[in-house]
Amino acid sequence: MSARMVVIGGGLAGITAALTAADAGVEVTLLEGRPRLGGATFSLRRDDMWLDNGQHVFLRCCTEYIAFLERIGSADKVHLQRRMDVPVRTPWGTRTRLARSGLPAPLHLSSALARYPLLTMAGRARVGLAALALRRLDPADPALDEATFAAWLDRFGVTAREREAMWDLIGIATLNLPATEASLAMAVKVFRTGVLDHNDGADIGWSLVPLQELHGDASARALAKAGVRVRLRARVDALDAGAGGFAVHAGGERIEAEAVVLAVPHYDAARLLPAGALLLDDVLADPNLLTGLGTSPIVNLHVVYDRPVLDVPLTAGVGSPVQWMFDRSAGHGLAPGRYVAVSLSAATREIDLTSAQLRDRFIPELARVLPAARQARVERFVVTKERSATFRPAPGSGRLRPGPRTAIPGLALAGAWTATGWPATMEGAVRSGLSAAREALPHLGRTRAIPERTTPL
Ligand SMILES: Cc1cc2nc3c(=O)[nH]c(=O)nc-3n(C[C@H](O)[C@H](O)[C@H](O)COP(=O)(O)OP(=O)(O)OC[C@H]3O[C@@H](n4cnc5c(N)ncnc54)[C@H](O)[C@@H]3O)c2cc1C
Repeated sequence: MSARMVVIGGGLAGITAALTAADAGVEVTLLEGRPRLGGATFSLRRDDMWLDNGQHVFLRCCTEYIAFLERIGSADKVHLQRRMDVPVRTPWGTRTRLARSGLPAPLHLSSALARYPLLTMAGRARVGLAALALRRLDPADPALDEATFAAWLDRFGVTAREREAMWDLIGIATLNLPATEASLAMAVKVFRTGVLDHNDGADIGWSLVPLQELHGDASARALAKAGVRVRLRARVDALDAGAGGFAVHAGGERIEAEAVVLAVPHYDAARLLPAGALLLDDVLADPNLLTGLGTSPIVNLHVVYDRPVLDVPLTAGVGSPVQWMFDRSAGHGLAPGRYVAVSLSAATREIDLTSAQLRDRFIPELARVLPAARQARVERFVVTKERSATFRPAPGSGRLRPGPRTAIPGLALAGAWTATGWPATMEGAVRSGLSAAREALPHLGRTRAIPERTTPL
């Protein structure tokens, strides 16, 4: 029996599925519409600098993503904090940090909470009580996908200020929605798995090299070594399923295979999925329903100053529209602290502003949270926008996330938007690729189990 698989989409989900299938002895062709691999994680060249489209951080709980980095030979190109340590700045001059101790969870955050000056004593008690209650919620409970996270926090009397100073600080960056809009189920997943269940889950990791080098280029080498045929600029126009297998049409070419992993964003999957393929909750569904997952934007500002303005690798802003700032000076021949990348998640207010408008709005804001920036001259200001950065993990989104299985044997779905249990993250993407491979490989007679790394929850 031939064992050919086509993987459509060269993001982390598709790359993972392709590598896993190739490791199982399958003949794999990966088709990617763009001229590069890496999907939503990439870098652009502006004059003499590589700029990442978005600051991609991960947490120690992202076990499959970390294993993926090892698989593609990039594990030595990231830094992972020994212990979670988040410096926090405000426009009114507060410099504080949220750092964990070595105590077991949830005590690992007790001293950070007790000393956190952005909450009153009563506020700390409310946040603490909500955190303890959150640990008892099951993110897989469908009832939690009916409410917003903010509505649930309201039950504990958590104020809007406390929400911003504590929950949104982490929640907006990981969910790409504020607590007022995010599904409680997704928030429970993030806060339990990342922050509350294990003392080391939220240790933060980031790339030391441009994302293209970390993922796209390294994956190209790993895929070639594994024998995967990679076709770039190969945009798939149609996918036909017949009795004998699949025909994938890309730019006038027809490629046949016995199995297909469709690893494209949900709005592309809605167009490409053959009729009668999509299963939602094991029931046949119209692929157009997937567009109901919506999209949420992320904007990044790349600001190069004439002198150092940031004295830590990353910091979060509270009480400011500046959410997270990263020192990206390394590798650009710049002194530390000169190139600040500002990440704005859930950026609905910013996505349609021009570069000049964003500059007028954010340079003064940066000067308020980074005092050293007040005297500094801006040498370069570049904006990168991702309008459809992630799906919107709003209430009801859980119902619209299919698993890897489709109604057509041999056709599997992958992508950070599928039912991974995670929000749209690199971890979710890698997990979805593994699940899709697990689904499709038995169809090709490959029944060896693909090990599942134990993760909290
Ligand atoms: C700015 C930004 C910041 C982010 N920050 C973080 C972060 O800090 N931490 C984190 O964990 N995650 C972050 N994410 C989310 C993370 O990048 C994504 O969840 C993940 O990379 C998605 O991977 P994927 O493989 O599921 O999809 P994608 O990366 O979107 O890959 C899908 C691929 O399919 C291709 N494709 C689409 N249609 C076709 C077609 N018809 N034919 C062929 N190819 C096609 C696309 O070109 C694309 O390459 C961020 C995302 C963005 C955009």
